[in-house]
Parts: sequence; structure tokens; C-alpha cells
Amino acid sequence: MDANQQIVLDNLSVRYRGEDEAALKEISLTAKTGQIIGIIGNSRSGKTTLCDVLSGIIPNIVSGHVSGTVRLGEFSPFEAFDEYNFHTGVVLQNTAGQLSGLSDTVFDEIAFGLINQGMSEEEASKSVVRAACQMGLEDLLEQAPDTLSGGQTQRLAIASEIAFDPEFLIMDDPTSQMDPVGRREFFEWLAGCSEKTIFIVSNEVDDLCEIADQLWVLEKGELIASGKPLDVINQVAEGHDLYLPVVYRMAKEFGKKLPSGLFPVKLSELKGCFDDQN
Ligand SMILES: Nc1ncnc2c1ncn2[C@@H]1O[C@H](COP(=O)(O)OP(=O)(O)OP(=O)(O)O)[C@@H](O)[C@H]1O
Repeated sequence: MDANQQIVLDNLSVRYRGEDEAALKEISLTAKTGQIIGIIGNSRSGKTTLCDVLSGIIPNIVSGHVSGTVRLGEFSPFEAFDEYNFHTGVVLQNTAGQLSGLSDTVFDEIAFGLINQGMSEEEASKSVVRAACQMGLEDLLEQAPDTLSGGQTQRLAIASEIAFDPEFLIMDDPTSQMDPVGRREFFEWLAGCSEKTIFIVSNEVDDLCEIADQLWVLEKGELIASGKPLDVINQVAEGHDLYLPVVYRMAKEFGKKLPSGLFPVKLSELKGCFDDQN
């Protein structure tokens, strides 16, 4: 595989200052760029820490002892952070804290970074409208950011990042405050993002199984599984106290297996199990 189309984590460990135990422990894997990668795990398993390393926040902004390699295509956050930053978009867990606080309107907030980066007003305006439409904010462009709901604020934070059209998008629990319809729209949009490499931490395991190319599962700072959702969920289903997708649980309850012997994890796979036996 061309090294420029590879995601490489090699022996990645992170220990926060003053902590004895590492928050991430010797994580190694490779994957192809251009995929949607869902990062799951229980609370304190290291998901946010992994996002913060992938985004370069650790160690460039938040200090921590980091060892090992992180490479997204030709870029590494440990080598030329400004260049890395230019190619990556980041949506933090605390989305409200990521807004500038300086904009009177949603439009201005999305335009803020673009204009700061030297884009012309005309170009920026086109990018703002495109990103706002993708996040369903087109009717809210004149509204003040501090009047938005939690879910709308998350959409605004995402729109502000995708307005740059980054090659890599790293999102930490971006739908936690969205209502079910908003969440479904978001995951539908995500499923159509074929050009980008997307890392998304989410507790919405059902949605991730529908759209993700890969799942990475963390437990106590260790990577316990990675690969296609079907393989990964079947691998971690026993012996780990993890949330399992509804489809998997239903299939198991009704004894519906795929020809491979695995239980399905997404609706289309489950439907196939019923079709085969009718
Ligand atoms: N700034 C910090 N300083 C010290 N320890 C930290 C810091 N941030 C996180 N940790 C510790 O690192 C470990 C992993 O935390 P992290 O936030 O990455 O987990 P998580 O899987 O994202 O959890 P959650 O789902 O609850 O957000 C935890 O033990 C946590 O207490």
C-alpha cells in the first residue's frame, strides 16, 4: 500500500503529566485512508485521549508524555504540527468551548476561521453556505451562536470544521446533544463522506455499525480489537462489558447467523439472514 494512503499508529503510548498509569498503552495498527473509523469503548477507556493525539492536541497543546508514531498519510502531528493542522479538522467533546465567542451570527462563526486563514469573502461565503447546508443550518445563518440548542451548537462546530474541507476529520462524540432525527441526519451525511478519512468517537454503536468501515475498540487504554464492525463486534461480544448493537442482540436471541457463522451487526445483514431462510 502507498505510504501516503496509510494511517499508522505504532506503539503509541500516552501518559498524562503526574499520572503513573498510561491513558493509552502501546497501540499499533495500520489502516487505509479514506475510511470512516469508529472509536468505541467504555468510559475512561482512552477514546478522548486517542482523539487528542490524532488531532495533535496532545502533546502540542495539552502536555503529556507521548511515545511511538502517529501518521495520517504523509502527515504526522509530532513533526510539522502547523501543516498537520492544515489538513485536519477537529470537533472536540466540548463543542461550545470550541466556538470563537466573537461572532454575532452562525454565518460569521463558520466564516471566522476561513477569513482568518486569508480566504476571500466571496470564497468564504460559498464555503459557509455549503457547510451550513450539509449540517442543516441553512435557516439559522443569521441567528446568534449563543442562542442555539446543544445539538445545533454541535452542528455549528462541525460546520465550522468541514467548511475548510479537511482531508482528515476527527470528531469526539459529535452527536451527544443531538435529537434522534438530527443524529440520523448526521450519520446519513457521514455515510456519504467518501473522500475523507473520518475518526469518530461515539457511543452510538448501532449507527456506527451501519456506516463505519472500521471499528477500533479501547479498553483501559488498550486496543482490544480493530477491523470491520461485523468481525469486531463478534470478537468482543463475549468477555468484555461493552454495549452491543441491537441488531447483534436480536440476531443472537433468534439464532440468526450469517453463513460465516457470525451474528449480523447491521440491518441489511440481519435482513439477509431472514431472506435466506424464507
Ligand atoms: N488531562 C488529564 N490529566 C490526567 N488524566 C487524564 C486527563 N484526561 C484524561 N485522563 C485520564 O485518562 C484516562 C482516559 O481518559 P479519556 O478521557 O481519554 O477516556 P474516554 O474513553 O474518552 O472517557 P469518556 O467516555 O468518559 O469520555 C482516564 O483514566 C482519565 O482519568
